[in-house]
Amino acid sequence: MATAGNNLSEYDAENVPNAKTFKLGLVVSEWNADITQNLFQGAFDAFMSHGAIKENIVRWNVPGSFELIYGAKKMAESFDMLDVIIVIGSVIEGETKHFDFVCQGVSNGVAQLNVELDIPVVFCVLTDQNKQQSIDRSGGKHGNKGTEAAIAAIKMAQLRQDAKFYKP
Ligand SMILES: Nc1c(NC[C@H](O)[C@H](O)[C@H](O)CO)[nH]c(=O)[nH]c1=O
Ligand SMILES: CC(=O)[C@@H](O)COP(=O)(O)O
Repeated sequence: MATAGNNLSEYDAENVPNAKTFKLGLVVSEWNADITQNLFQGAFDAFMSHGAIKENIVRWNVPGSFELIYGAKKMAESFDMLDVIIVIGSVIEGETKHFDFVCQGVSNGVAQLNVELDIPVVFCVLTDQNKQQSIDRSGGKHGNKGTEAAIAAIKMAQLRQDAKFYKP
């Protein structure tokens, strides 16, 4: 089902673990910074509303969405104790096929990080046909994908922690 008709900021708060023990990483693209900052704020606010501690949240910026892959890889290598990383980007279609390659590249790269790394990497990259679609999904009429990503991140951090019960 498309985002339209659903609100990215709506979720069952009772079904979200407490994030107070989690170390949370965010890698944020500087391309379309107005959009990515709104996505970051949505994620940050969601983390805080579910008990996260500000000192346990680390943010790195990268030039563009394609650099999210390397940024997340290096963040995971640089902090032993991170429980999850969210990559945040906004890719907006232009005149050429570059959009296709950036979107596919980032998607494939982040998927590969989820295979290679011991921590989950949550995909919060808008891939829009125009700026209005981006505005609508970063705090506009369709909610904020950053909020959605933060809830996913908390749940995946909890899943990772639970999995250690079975195999430390
Ligand atoms: N056009 C957009 C880009 N393009 C830049 C690439 O992400 C990358 O930084 C460059 O190819 C150098 O490696 N990035 C976005 O995040 N959003 C865009 O709309
Ligand atoms: C996603 C992009 O790289 C794109 O915005 C670049 O625009 P263009 O295809 O017109 O060069």
